[in-house]
Amino acid sequence: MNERAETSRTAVLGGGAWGTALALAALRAGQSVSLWARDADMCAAIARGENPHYLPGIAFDTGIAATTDLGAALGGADCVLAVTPAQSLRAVLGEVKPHMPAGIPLVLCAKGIERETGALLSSIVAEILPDNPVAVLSGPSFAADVARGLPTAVVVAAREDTLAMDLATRFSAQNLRCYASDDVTGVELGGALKNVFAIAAGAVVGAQLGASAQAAMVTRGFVELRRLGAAFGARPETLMGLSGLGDMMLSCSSTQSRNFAYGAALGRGEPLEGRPLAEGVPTAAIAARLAAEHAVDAPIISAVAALLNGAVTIDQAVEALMTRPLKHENEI
Ligand SMILES: NC(=O)c1ccc[n+]([C@@H]2O[C@H](COP(=O)([O-])OP(=O)(O)OC[C@H]3O[C@@H](n4cnc5c(N)ncnc54)[C@H](O)[C@@H]3O)[C@@H](O)[C@H]2O)c1
Ligand SMILES: O=P(O)(O)OC[C@H](O)CO
Repeated sequence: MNERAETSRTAVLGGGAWGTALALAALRAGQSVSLWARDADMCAAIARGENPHYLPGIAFDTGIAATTDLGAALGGADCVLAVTPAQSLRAVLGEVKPHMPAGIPLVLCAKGIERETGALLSSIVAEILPDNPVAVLSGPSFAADVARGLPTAVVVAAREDTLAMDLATRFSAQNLRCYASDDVTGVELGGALKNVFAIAAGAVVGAQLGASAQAAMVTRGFVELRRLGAAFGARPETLMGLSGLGDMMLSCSSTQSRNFAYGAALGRGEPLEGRPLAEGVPTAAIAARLAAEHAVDAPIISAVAALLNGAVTIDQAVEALMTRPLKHENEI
């Protein structure tokens, strides 16, 4: 437990895998925790120490005040974590707005870019909740690992460095080490785009293209992250950190990643309906469009978008990637 957190109350929006895991992390860091979810049965399960749908087989501490009443969940909170999927953020913040006092920080924990508009999630918060400071929490962290209390490190970014450090202090506990950053754009882009490359890595593995292809693809994907990051003003060193390289290492190499698993199913030619959330699917399409609009060369992102919308087969995507004009490796 950290000293600063003792009297604080955190509200978590979202009762899925990551919302539940972060609620537990906040509890372990000594905070009082409320959680809002839409499903009453899920709230009851979380309150008694389980989330069988999203975190099967994991029993955890009771003490999370889970409720379907948004006003009750937000009442008295001095920090709010937004942990619903990226594509639902705008709708959720619309519901949150009447209950959200000015000045309370909203910490984005979803990883994605809004499909319809191309908006980064922090700009959606600025639009809907202009009186609330925004922060972003991201990095290599599977919900099941965090819920089990296994150690990892993440980064919390806010434009005001003191807020970033306050939040990093607030959520750090024995097995969750939070670093602070003032590069909000870099941290959110790293988290959003790693999901697209995880789908690509999964597809490479699913199609049995070999470990060499997987490593080459992830490395060149990282170049695309740096290029798009530069176009958006992200700092390169942020992308070398936990929310860029760190999360790519995790998500592009583990079947535990839902995005990797989605890509692997795609690579094996399996049906894709009804799979768990894979944020990289909507994000690939909009990231390909944003890259084109910013004249950023992003052939892997474009290949993932084309694969997902059925415009190309894996064989065609690989051939297109392998026959591009040769160039110097360090060209950005
Ligand atoms: N699971 C992880 O390991 C992990 C880790 C880091 C970040 N994330 C990110 O966190 C976000 C959420 O992921 P998750 O793993 O919790 O997903 P999940 O599928 O486990 O749960 C999503 C939850 O959001 C709810 N939800 C969906 N739309 C909603 C809406 N409009 N209003 C209210 N609730 C809504 C669902 O009912 C569900 O309870 C994603 O952006 C994901 O990339 C997940
Ligand atoms: O299961 P994924 O692919 O959504 O990844 C979960 C986390 O983002 C890993 O850091």
